Amino acid sequence: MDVELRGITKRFGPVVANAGVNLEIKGGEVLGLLGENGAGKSTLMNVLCGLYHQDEGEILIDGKPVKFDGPGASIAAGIGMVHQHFMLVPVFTVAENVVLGVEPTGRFDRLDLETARAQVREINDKYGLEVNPDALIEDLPVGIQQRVEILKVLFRSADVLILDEPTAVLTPQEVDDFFEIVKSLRDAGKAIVFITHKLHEILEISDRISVLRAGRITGEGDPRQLTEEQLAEMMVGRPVSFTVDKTPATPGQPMLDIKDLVVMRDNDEIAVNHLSLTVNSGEVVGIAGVQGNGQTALVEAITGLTHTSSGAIVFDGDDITRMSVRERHRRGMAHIPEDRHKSGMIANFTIAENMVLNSYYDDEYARGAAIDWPHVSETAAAFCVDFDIRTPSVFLQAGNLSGGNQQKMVVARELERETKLVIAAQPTRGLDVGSIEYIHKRLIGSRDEGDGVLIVSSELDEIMALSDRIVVMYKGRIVAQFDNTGGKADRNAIGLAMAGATEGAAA
Ligand SMILES: Nc1ncnc2c1ncn2[C@@H]1O[C@H](COP(=O)(O)OP(=O)(O)OP(=O)(O)O)[C@@H](O)[C@H]1O
Repeated sequence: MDVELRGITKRFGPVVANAGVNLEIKGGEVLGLLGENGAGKSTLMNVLCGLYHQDEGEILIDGKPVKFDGPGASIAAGIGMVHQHFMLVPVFTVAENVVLGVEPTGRFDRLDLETARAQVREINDKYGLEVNPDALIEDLPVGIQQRVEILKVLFRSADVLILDEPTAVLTPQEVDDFFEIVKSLRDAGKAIVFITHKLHEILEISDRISVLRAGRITGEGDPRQLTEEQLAEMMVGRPVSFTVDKTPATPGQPMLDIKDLVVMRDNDEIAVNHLSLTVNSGEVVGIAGVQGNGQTALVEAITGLTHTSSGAIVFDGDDITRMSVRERHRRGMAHIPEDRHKSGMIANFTIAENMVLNSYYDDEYARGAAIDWPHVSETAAAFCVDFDIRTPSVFLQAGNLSGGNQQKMVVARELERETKLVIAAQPTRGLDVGSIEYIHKRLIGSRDEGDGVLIVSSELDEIMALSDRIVVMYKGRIVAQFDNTGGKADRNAIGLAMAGATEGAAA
């Protein structure tokens, strides 16, 4: 099936998210769709999925104009979207999730489920998905849950699959497996739209690339003839540096001192297992590790979002183990959370309100018992300029910013104040290469001003580029430690430690 978008324009008030976009999507091909944060990628795909209606332009399927009055019509026409945030019911099985929304009665019929299980097996075999139809979603790793999302759209007979930043939450091994699935879908004649900010991925998987900038298609190309540098320049309109400029660290006194920390998960499993770690002022420590090895619980314990079972957390000489989130923040701890929707922002507050979410009680923003709004909005506007947050006004709801611009808003709020310690979890997830370059500079800037910086990232490249010292976390413990002065840490050895090869020889 071929789809053509012709002259698509979509406005949100004063914002022109798509300005006369022409795009061809062809069966048997992977189209890589690139664009800086706020370029209009998600909006364009939402128009194609029937979630938004375009102000101008038309959609043609196999040469015939179609009109979608909602997502149902787009699905019926064979277009399926695999969302970045999964929409699965955790306590249901794979088969139940797959039929959900399709079965007319709203209840599961035994017959429906039997058919679904059989069809899941059939789709599994055809595309190498290998998902057990009877498994409960909550028991499945993220990579498999994503396959269930793919199963859902294939079950609804999609011929066009839109994959919106599908690799953002996957481990490198899961990405390899995922690419095999994408290739088998393409080889079976499906049309794939692949959206990502990872340039090496787009070069590897796409047959054709289109670049969106400020709502317009500004470039098209053949991945076999393009480099990452060229793609980056096509996207942001200037050359982008992929390396981080930094001088060797000059570490000072301990800023964060974690002693024999134990954190339990809700299910009584141990998440952080007698872990000790020091981050000094003036240095960046990176935690490498496959996601799910206790990094999230560790960050939540440091920032006060979860309880600790035993051990101590010392921040700038004071024991903060039992202190509130707010008190830690007040003392100069910045936190860039891995899940901004859970603990970083309030979507239906304005951008200005979000910018002072944790500091509204500070003297700087208070006028007696009231908040000094003119000052808050001026400050927020300045943050938007510094971090290149694309919005016509700081009084818009933060949830209407593009995903990448929401992330920049959270990073700006955390870094644009007096800090002593920065805890950054997946700080550049969903950001374009230009924004990553800037945020890396700012994190190194915090270090050079004497902050201790702790980075947790599933991107080993990011850990290698930023850290002066790297520790590897595996099954809740630190299993290896590397000096990375001048980027000299042994990448292979880190990879092995991440896979648990050094378990038993904990550092
Ligand atoms: N519901 C909405 N209301 C108002 N403005 C919106 C809405 N959705 C998107 N926008 C605006 O449209 C523009 C394009 O946003 P879009 O989410 O399509 O960008 P994107 O290319 O997907 O970005 P990212 O890479 O950050 O996800 C942005 O300026 C955004 O703020």
